[in-house]
Amino acid sequence: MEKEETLRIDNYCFVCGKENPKGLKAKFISSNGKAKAEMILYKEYQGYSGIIHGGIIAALLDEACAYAGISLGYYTVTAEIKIRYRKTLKVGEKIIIEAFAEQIKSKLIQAKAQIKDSKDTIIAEAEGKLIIKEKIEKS
Ligand SMILES: CCCCCCCCCC(=O)SCCNC(=O)CCNC(=O)[C@H](O)C(C)(C)COP(=O)(O)OP(=O)(O)OC[C@H]1O[C@@H](n2cnc3c(N)ncnc32)[C@H](O)[C@@H]1OP(=O)(O)O
Repeated sequence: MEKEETLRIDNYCFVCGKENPKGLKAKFISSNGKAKAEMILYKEYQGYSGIIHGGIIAALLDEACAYAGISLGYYTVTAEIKIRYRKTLKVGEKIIIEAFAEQIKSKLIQAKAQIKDSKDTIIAEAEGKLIIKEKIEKS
């Protein structure tokens, strides 16, 4: 039988990698199935003039779900993600990204994530299905 590839962390994640010069460098804190980050996105990440690209928003929501899963002790891959874009996100606006995850079955984690602005208005929200690839070994 083919051996499953393990997931490697090398700080080059497009969303959170500290070493990736082209990445978003989001800083998530996470514990007990919850993850949170705050950041501002600038013009480099826009689609239409002055409006952040939806793909970037999707990447942030996906990452938040993954960090919520990590806080449960697992590295996962995203099998599905459904995103609802409620308001446009303006360039230069402060946002808060939050996610909550729970283990549903042996390999399945379901997560929900939201991006809000500083007035607590929901900009976008997501529901993700994450498949557990490996347990995180405590060092
Ligand atoms: C510190 C650094 C942090 C970095 C965080 C980075 C986060 C990045 C997040 C990502 O972007 S991950 C990359 C994007 N995602 C992928 O590349 C995933 C590609 N797809 C796959 O690898 C496979 O399709 C997948 C592992 C998702 C599913 O493969 P299989 O369909 O072969 O599933 P498998 O046979 O392994 O089954 C595992 C279990 O999951 C279940 N499952 C699979 N897909 C499902 C689904 N969509 N919904 C519900 N359950 C699902 C499946 O039924 C089964 O349940 P049981 O164990 O109970 O039988």
